[in-house]
Amino acid sequence: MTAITPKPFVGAAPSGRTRLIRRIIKRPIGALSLGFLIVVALIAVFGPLLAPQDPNLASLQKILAPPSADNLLGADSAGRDVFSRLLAATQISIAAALVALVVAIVIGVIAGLIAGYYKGWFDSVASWFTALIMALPGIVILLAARAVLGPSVWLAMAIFGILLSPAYFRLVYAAVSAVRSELYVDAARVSGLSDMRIIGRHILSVVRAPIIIQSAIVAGIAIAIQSGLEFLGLGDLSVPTWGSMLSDGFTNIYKAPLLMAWPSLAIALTCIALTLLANVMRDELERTVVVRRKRKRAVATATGSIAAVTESIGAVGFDDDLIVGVDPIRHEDDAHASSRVGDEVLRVRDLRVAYDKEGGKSIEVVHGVDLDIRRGEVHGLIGESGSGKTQTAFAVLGLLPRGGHVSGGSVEYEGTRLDELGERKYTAIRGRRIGYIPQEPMSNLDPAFTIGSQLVEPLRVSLGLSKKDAREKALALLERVGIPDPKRTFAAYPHEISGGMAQRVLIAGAVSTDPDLIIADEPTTALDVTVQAEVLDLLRDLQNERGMALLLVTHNFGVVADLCDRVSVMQSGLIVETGPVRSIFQHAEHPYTKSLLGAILDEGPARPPLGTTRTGGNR
Ligand SMILES: Nc1ncnc2c1ncn2[C@@H]1O[C@H](COP(=O)(O)OP(=O)(O)OP(=O)(O)O)[C@@H](O)[C@H]1O
Repeated sequence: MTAITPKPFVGAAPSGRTRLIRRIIKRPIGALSLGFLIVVALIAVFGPLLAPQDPNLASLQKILAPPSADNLLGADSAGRDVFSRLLAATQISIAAALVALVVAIVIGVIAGLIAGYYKGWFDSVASWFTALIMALPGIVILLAARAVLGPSVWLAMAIFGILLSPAYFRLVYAAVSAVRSELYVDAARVSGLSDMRIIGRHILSVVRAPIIIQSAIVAGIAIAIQSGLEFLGLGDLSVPTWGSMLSDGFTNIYKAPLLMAWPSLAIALTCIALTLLANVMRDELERTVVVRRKRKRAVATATGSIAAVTESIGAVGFDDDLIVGVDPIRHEDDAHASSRVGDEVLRVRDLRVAYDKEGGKSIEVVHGVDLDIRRGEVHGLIGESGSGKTQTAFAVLGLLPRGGHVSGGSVEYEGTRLDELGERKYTAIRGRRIGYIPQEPMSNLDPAFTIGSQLVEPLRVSLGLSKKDAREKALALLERVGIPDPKRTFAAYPHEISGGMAQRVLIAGAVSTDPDLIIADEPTTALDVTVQAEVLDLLRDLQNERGMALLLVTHNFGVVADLCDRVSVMQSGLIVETGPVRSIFQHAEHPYTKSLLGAILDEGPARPPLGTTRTGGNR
């Protein structure tokens, strides 16, 4: 079976950060710039301790003295040892640049994350402030601040950090807005992760690389600007910095030209090293992303082409004029269906879903759905493309896309009104008691994390398991869902597994908390035909084994016949007929249901009698 052929083992791979550093070091420019910056950082930390003399000790005898054994790099216009001052200045210049960097990152990243993730009023206010700060002339603000607040290098750099923050805000905002609508973020919400965890885990991981690259560039700019201010004599003269040393050297350029060389070299080489390192990091990180995307696209294309064929087999077109009435036709339970199932686990009444449109209008796409899912039953929700199946499922999960909302009706889970619960309580129920299996397995796995970590995290959050227990449970689940080498898959990234394996992983995730209800939204649409059958078998076995209810969204009556106890037929946002599968197959009443069944019987080979199609289970 090609879909579950084991992929090459990635092995106990080093962490992403270690691999990135290794790749940077392999490139001569990367190794050189990183090496130089490490030396600068060491000097910044230990420089003052290594200084042979007090950097502020002036001596009239040594004014502008040339390099000698006593003063390795000579003495400045006040007779202070240039070497000692250079060591002390490195600490202050680097620390001042870090102040600007930290202020810019804290303001820009936090505001960008909140605005990009939650949008709303904060987005409008933050975007307005960003535009305002960007419109301000930075150097004028710094000069004005110096006049008002005094010559403190730290204050100047903190203000400069605020002026730099829009760069981070825009970067993070754009990345978060893009990632926010990814399916794996929705999947993480379904698995019970809080917004904070989703931001920390799935969203920060996406913006981390651009932030690191941007920081290398911004650090260089901060050093240059700070040195420029000091050079202009706007800094605190009592504090040794590269800029103030440069200013002193420039004043005495004719008498002691070497004085300018040392701080110039320090500033120039540090800024160049930061820029080169940023370039190498960008090349390396982008190369990784391109490789991952290529692999992911290759998998998606392989499964997508077959999915397109199965879609065309499963989907049937119908005329709108077949819609009759709002009240669904209800079939009485037969002994077979009612013997297997208990009371209702999910009760949906008059559910309406609407989307906001421009001009304050809204458009309703689900027009009052009633749906009962009983404990332990497999309930099919079938209908043509666009009939509102997914919107109904998402409304139950509380995962309607932006602009969509439940405009009427109620969703009750075990007697609790989900639509009236706050987000926190909803998340807790959704993570533990209701599982979700999505349509596109690949898009629902975060490409930045291994399969193992994506299974372990929800287990730890929802069930409070220790890391070790969660890992063991995840491995056992992978084995249970038929992954041939669980350990290998556990360590693999999503692009390293097939579409069928990805769907098995998501099924493992959905059942991991032993939920009472699983909502599976066309779980086989994106899979190879042979893998579809295996995945359906797996779902049926797990459902039998664990006795959970399953709401199976599909447009394929074959799947309904094979798996479901009861079915609700949906057309144009309404349920038009509902009842036990056997009864509907034998006595479909609604013209739409009849045409759905007719299309299958017309197009496909004759099905064996009901009941003999099942390879397992007790139905
Ligand atoms: N973001 C949206 N804004 C406005 N309308 C939407 C949006 N998403 C879906 N709809 C509309 O809601 C209706 C129902 O869509 P839904 O995705 O539930 O269909 P479906 O039955 O699941 O179809 P499929 O089998 O193709 O997934 C469609 O008419 C669709 O155009």
